[in-house]
Amino acid sequence: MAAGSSLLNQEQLDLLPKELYWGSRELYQWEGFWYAADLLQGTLTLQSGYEARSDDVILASSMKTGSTWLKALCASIMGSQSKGDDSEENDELLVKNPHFIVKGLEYLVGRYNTTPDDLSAMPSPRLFHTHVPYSALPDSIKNSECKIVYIVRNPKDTLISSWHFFNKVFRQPNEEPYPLEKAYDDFCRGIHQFGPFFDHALQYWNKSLKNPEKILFLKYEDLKKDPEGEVTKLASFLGRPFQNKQQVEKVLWRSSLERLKNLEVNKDDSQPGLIMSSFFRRGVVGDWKNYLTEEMEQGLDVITRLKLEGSGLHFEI
Ligand SMILES: Nc1ncnc2c1ncn2[C@@H]1O[C@H](COP(=O)(O)OS(=O)(=O)O)[C@@H](OP(=O)(O)O)[C@H]1O
Repeated sequence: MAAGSSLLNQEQLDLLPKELYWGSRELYQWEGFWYAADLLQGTLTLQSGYEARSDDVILASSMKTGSTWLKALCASIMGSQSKGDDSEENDELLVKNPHFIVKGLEYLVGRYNTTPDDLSAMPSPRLFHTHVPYSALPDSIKNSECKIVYIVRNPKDTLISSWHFFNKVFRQPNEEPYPLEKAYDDFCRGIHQFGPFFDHALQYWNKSLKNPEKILFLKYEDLKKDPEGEVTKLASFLGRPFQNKQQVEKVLWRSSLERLKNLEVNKDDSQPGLIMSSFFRRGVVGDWKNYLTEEMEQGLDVITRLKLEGSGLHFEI
């Protein structure tokens, strides 16, 4: 790496292990995880330039595990609700897709030309998201008092959700979907953006066990099963406990899939490269049963068991 620079030049990039994802997208392996080149550059720039503040909140997740939902919930809890005015006109979710309210750090820096100085100029409290694995987070995030909320989802639904998502964003409507067998194979080998999925989840899981005050570890399935309980826990963790049951219900309704997917702002697919509706699909636990063969189900169950053995992390479905 060039002295004084966090960026890799093409020659250095070419020395990294490389794989094609979805048949055409280049991913590079850096310290055990797979990245698109620009997002790897963004990650490295953040490592040297991001200055965490103790009141930052960082949402973290693998892809397709409930990030949009978590963004909506936290934006709602930290936005209008905690400012004491939760009237409809103060609900940002009405006018912005959750991904535009809570932006991805590595996307801002690696893809959209935001500099660490721009991030430093943002007012507190800052709410960001990242798909970056724990090991690749900037030290300032790890060492400061800022909070991290991680969301995970069972691997089989994560795979199926990714398959639908990337068929929509990487393929033309008239194109055949990417073969599910190949997507399954990529997922099992850990070759997907920010993968391997299990290593990603385990890093945050282990850190959350060591430091539960800093990292709250949530599961998509628990949020579905007990939304009030999980969201109450989330609000307290963020230092913005609910005052009454109405607040819990309002945050849940405002962030709900049924509401968000029907808002005009989330149906607008007119901007090139931005398919707003692709973030909202069915949100059903166990949807994988409609797609995976018995062989795939068993194969992924074996990998899950082997990877998570002894960790205390488990998925019920
Ligand atoms: N508000 C809300 N409530 C519950 N579930 C929701 C919500 N918003 C999105 N979803 C479902 O989450 C899946 C998308 O995952 P992510 O949001 O992590 O995608 S991304 O990584 O940000 O692209 C995807 O799951 P599937 O429907 O199973 O594909 C979305 O439908």
